[in-house]
This record gives sequence, structure tokens and C-alpha cells, in this order.
Amino acid sequence: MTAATANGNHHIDDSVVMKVQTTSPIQESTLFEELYQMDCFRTGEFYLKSGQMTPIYIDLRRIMSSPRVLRMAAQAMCDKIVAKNLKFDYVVGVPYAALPLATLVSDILNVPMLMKRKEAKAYGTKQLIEGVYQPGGTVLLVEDVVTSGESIRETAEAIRKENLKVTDAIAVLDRQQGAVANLAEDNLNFLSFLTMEGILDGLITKNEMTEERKQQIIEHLAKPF
Ligand SMILES: O=P(O)(O)OC[C@H]1O[C@H](OP(=O)(O)OP(=O)(O)O)[C@H](O)[C@@H]1O
Repeated sequence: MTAATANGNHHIDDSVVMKVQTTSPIQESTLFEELYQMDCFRTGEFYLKSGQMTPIYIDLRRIMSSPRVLRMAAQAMCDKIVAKNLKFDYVVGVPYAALPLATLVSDILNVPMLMKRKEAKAYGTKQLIEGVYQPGGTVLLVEDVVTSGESIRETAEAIRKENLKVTDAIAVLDRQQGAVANLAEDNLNFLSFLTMEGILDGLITKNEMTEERKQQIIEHLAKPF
């Protein structure tokens, strides 16, 4: 469990913080290489949850098929969580793609996990938030890829209805399409380990893309959706 402080808030146990701090941090280029090898980056014509067409699709669902890469992505987020000294009592993944990542973040940091369902069941306890929690506790949201931030907002709303707090969200990758500003409107600080620009630069080094194509993609993604 997390360790309780005098004011009732919680933090990651000191021994876990030290373990994360003394392990070499995951480099962006290292995770990029692994994601590239796992074919997570697709160019072509794809459609996002928002309905927007995108010339580049990043599918991090694929990494659950490699426990090593899945753990590396979770560790990269944990490095950032510890470096930023984020305070929280529970970890919640934005369903579904981020659930394996949230499970590993919970395990690495030894902080309990809760699960938010996409839809409540019509039987059993009918709860939207599963797991054991105390009202008033703080949740850290974990995402795989963020576009508008809408999925994070929806998840935060459901969690706040349960009298839990949410102040921070972290993702493996920010597609840099407005999520930071959108989430700030909802009092959510948003951090990511990788950015779309970093991925496009990586693809240039792999001769998969020219600088000119990168600029065209950035312009396309900057259009409102
Ligand atoms: O920032 P947003 O505009 O909300 O977009 C990002 C969301 O889209 C994807 O999930 P998707 O809706 O495809 O569902 P899944 O996780 O169940 O695959 C992704 O895993 C994020 O949750």
C-alpha cells in the first residue's frame, strides 16, 4: 500500500521511489525503437475516435503482446511520475487500451489500482468503478495514446462522481492535438512520455519520412476536429 502522511494524503513508498530513481531511466529513443520494431506506427489513412482522418496512426495496443516492451512503456511513465513527485492513492487506466499499462504502473509503484468500466453492467454490483477505495482519495489516470483528451475527461468525470479526486493524467504518447489545453480546462494536469513530433522525427531517422512530409502531417493534425 501507499504510505499515509500526517494530513491523510498518500505517497509512493520511499523504498519504491528510491528503486525507480536508482534504475537507469528509459530513454525516449529506446522506447521509440521498440515501438517501431513492433509496428506501432502506421502511415496511410485512418480514422480516430473524434472522426478525424489521420495520416499517421499509432497503435500501442500491440505492445501487450510483448511483456518486455509493455513493461518498458509502463516504466517510462513511472520514471516521469516519480520525477514529477505526483501524489495519488489509486491508479486508473482509461479503458480499454491503457488497462495493461495501468496494471503495470500500479505494480511497479505499489499503489492500488481501480478499474473504470466503459459501461456499467446490468447485473452484479452494477458499479462503474471496480476495486476497493476510500472516498476522498486521489486517482492518477493512465492512458496509452491521447488525441483530444476526451477519453481522459470522461474517465475523470466518472471517478469524480464517486467522490474521488483526479488532478493528474499521464500517457505514453501525446498526439499533440490540443489535449494539454483541453484537460487544463477540466483542472487536469497532463504529462506524456513521447510526443507525435518525436515519433515523426524518429521516422525521419528511419528514412520512413521526409522533413517535408513531417511538416504536412503536423499541419494536418493542427486542423480542428
Ligand atoms: O484523446 P481521445 O480523443 O479521447 O483519444 C484517445 C483515446 O482513443 C483510443 O481509445 P479508443 O477509443 O480507440 O478505445 P480503446 O482504448 O477501447 O481501444 C486511445 O486508447 C485513447 O483512449
